[in-house]
Amino acid sequence: MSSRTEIPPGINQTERLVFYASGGDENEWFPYTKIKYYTNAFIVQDGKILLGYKKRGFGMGKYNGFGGKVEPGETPLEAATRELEEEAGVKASLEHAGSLFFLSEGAEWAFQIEIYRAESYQGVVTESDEMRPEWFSASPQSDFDPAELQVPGIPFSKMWETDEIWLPLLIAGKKFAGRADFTQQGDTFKPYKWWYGVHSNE
Ligand SMILES: COc1nc(N)nc2c1ncn2[C@H]1C[C@H](O)[C@@H](COP(=O)(O)OP(=O)(O)OP(=O)(O)O)O1
Repeated sequence: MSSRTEIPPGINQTERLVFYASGGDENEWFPYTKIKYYTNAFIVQDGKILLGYKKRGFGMGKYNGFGGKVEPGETPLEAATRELEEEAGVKASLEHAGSLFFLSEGAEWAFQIEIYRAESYQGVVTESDEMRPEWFSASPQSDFDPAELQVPGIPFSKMWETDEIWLPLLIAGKKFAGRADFTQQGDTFKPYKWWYGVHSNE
């Protein structure tokens, strides 16, 4: 049995990671044989964060950053920049914010997702076929004054459950890495086991 603080398989350890959070089942991580590469990008500006409501496909009905598959010949940064423009209509100079590894029980493929952030953008935020962009308060809920920002708090109940752990790190500009394994019943995913670390120079 692996310890709660031990870095799980699948996490790239090129930079030193310090344990941040873990939880779920005591049993082993799920096995996988192949990895698919994805991206996810967030705009954090003036105390607000831009999320998209997914209108179709994987994760439909949830709020998330803007992203998708890394296409052949693209770097993750190129893919993230392209997906942000396709899905939210804006260009941004993205910075790497973290790496996440997700797996569902019984799935052959694991998802490696490179996460990006930017504090400014060019263009007009525009709804696409895939995503409906909306601004939310990026302040911790305890400091949150909706009247001041005139936007709601982050809709964690309508997001992937483990986003609540790492999104505050992204907002704070702290680089992170993590893994979360899920069980799946039909279209419903439940976190089975998770681990998150922050880069030691943060
Ligand atoms: C816990 O699992 C996940 N959490 C979060 N926050 N985001 C996740 C999780 N698993 C997948 N994602 C992200 C990664 C991508 O940004 C999207 C999925 O990409 P999609 O299937 O929409 O990829 P596209 O290339 O856009 O697909 P199309 O072929 O439909 O254009 O979800």
